[in-house]
Amino acid sequence: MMGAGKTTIGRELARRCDMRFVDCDHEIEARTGVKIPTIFEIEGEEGFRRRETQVIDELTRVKGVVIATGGGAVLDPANRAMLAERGVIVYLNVPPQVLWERTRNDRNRPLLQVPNPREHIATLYRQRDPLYREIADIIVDGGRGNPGGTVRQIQKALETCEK
Ligand SMILES: Nc1ncnc2c1ncn2[C@@H]1O[C@H](COP(=O)(O)OP(=O)(O)O)[C@@H](O)[C@H]1O
Ligand SMILES: O=C(O)C1=C[C@@H](OP(=O)(O)O)[C@@H](O)[C@H](O)C1
Ligand SMILES: [Mg+2]
Repeated sequence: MMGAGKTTIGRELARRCDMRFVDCDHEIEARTGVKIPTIFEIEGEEGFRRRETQVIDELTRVKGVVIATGGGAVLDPANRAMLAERGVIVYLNVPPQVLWERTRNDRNRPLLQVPNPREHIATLYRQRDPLYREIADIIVDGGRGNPGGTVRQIQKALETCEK
């Protein structure tokens, strides 16, 4: 979900595992030369999702990389299939209340620029949680403690992950 810590945790996980880190949203921004809200403004969510699928398809072919997707990547069955077939998927599960606290002052997430973002996060969480669970190899609680602790939990789970 937005605000779960994918970008923060993913970067730190890659650093500790001595792997490359790529964030899908950053990759889309680098390719277009504009920020995510501008893509939503010009091309709508549909245009953004097309770019996201293209980037996921390319990045999931690379070996030895930690990828942070955007929270909505899970909505597209093709994205889910590519991620599940090509990598080990970590679901950073964070309760809606914490997601709201982490994102409430951020203007870079167009889907949360609505009159009641708190309610919208809860709705998105209900819709998406089953999809994250459907493809997750590892589920980690990312709502408590510091990022370092969460990264250690993921590393530990990866040691016994059979995929
Ligand atoms: N324990 C934590 N784990 C991860 N992120 C945290 C934590 N505590 C606070 N944050 C903050 O939450 C915000 C959202 O993190 P981010 O990595 O951008 O999430 P995402 O990429 O999943 O949307 C950042 O400002 C980050 O510093
Ligand atoms: O959940 C979503 O639909 C989105 C999440 C964002 O990424 P983060 O999950 O890194 O915030 C970004 O891809 C876009 O604003 C849409
Ligand atoms: Mg992110």
